[in-house]
Amino acid sequence: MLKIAVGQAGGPTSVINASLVGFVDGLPDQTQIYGIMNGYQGLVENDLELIEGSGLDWLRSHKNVPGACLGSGRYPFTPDSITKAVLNLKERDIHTLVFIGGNGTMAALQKMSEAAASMNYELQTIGIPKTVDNDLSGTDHAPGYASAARYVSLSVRDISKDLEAMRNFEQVRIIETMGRNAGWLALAAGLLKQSEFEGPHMICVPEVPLSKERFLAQVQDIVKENGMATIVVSEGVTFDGDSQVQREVVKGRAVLGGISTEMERLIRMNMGMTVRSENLGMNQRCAVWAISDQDRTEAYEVGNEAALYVKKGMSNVMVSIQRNQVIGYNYKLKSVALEHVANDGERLLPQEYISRPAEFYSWLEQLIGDRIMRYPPMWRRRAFDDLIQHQPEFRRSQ
Ligand SMILES: Nc1ncnc2c1ncn2[C@@H]1O[C@H](COP(=O)(O)OP(=O)(O)O)[C@@H](O)[C@H]1O
Ligand SMILES: O=P(O)(O)OC[C@H]1O[C@](O)(COP(=O)(O)O)[C@@H](O)[C@@H]1O
Repeated sequence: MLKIAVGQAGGPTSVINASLVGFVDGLPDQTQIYGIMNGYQGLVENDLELIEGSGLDWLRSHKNVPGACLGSGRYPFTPDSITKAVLNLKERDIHTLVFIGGNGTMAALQKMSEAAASMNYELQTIGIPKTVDNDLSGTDHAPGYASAARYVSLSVRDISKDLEAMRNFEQVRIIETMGRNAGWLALAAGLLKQSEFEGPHMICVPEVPLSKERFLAQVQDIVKENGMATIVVSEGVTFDGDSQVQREVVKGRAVLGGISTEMERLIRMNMGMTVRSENLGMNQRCAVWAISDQDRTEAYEVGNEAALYVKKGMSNVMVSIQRNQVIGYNYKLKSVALEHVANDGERLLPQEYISRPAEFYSWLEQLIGDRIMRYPPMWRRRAFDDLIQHQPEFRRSQ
């Protein structure tokens, strides 16, 4: 009988459970499914649960629920603990290991594969992609990103609208997004912007170096032009090559956060404007109301595809989403070698998206899901006329 162990690792996304359900749905009926509790920690501590009968109903009921229903988390996965993890699988005679995760998870899976080979233990390893940061190599995008991007773009649009109303009281708002070392999420903040006048007026991503002088000068210009500035900053941004601003280090991992507060302080000290910073926070990766239906569909599909790989006996691979370059949105699922994904490391924003954001937004809008109603522009005769002239669909959406 086929026995498999499946786990979830790293920060959750709002659709990671859909991938788990897609995977389980694709397995042959008689498969014994062991759920690994709390990511790689469960594998090391032999905390695996046989999920069968009503347990399967329980698991399937999480298809539309955020978080990671098996437990996820972060855990120092050292060479000794990797050996222990292989031995635990051996004890249960489990020869198939599947993890849903991002680049750290895939690196760990690759190490499991190498350790098993060196111990002469036959182990099939398959990765299912997930990350809100979209920094996973080997795939056009990873499930979880589009929903987080939807949340970011909707939230920033609303905060900008609020600032439009309050600009005789405060002038600058700084909004911090997740993303670690990559700017994919921060750049998504501009997706729904319809005119130059609207926010976000400036988006700072880690891929582009930033000096304090340049930052202050740009803020000054934006406020002069618009009477307000909505600034979006990715948590990984630094000034002048400083180290990243972090809250703390937990289990050897830096928890980033606070660059927006530093920017707020800088503006207050140097410009005498009213400024406030806000962090978009955990809702970016778990707000169920912001899930992109396209994202959830793809999350389920990549899980289902992984089950197909199990049946085909494929190993050391991750499911990848490959976009076809045709009009409209078209993609197929393919396998990529885990080794390549692990070796390629973090996937940062490509230069062409940084210099031509419009290209990035046409890439992103295919993923963002259900139609988003456009807002009317602020009362500015010229801005309204421009909008009607350049975006006739605005009139149709009313
Ligand atoms: N280089 C690595 N070597 C071994 N294990 C790793 C490595 N990177 C990550 N892991 C394991 O994978 C887990 C998930 O990785 P993490 O970076 O937190 O999330 P993600 O998979 O989303 O990138 C970690 O908590 C750790 O247990
Ligand atoms: O504040 P924390 O604990 O670092 O969690 C937020 C981070 O987790 C993430 O969701 C990614 O986590 P992983 O790298 O573990 O997948 C990032 O978007 C964000 O940087």
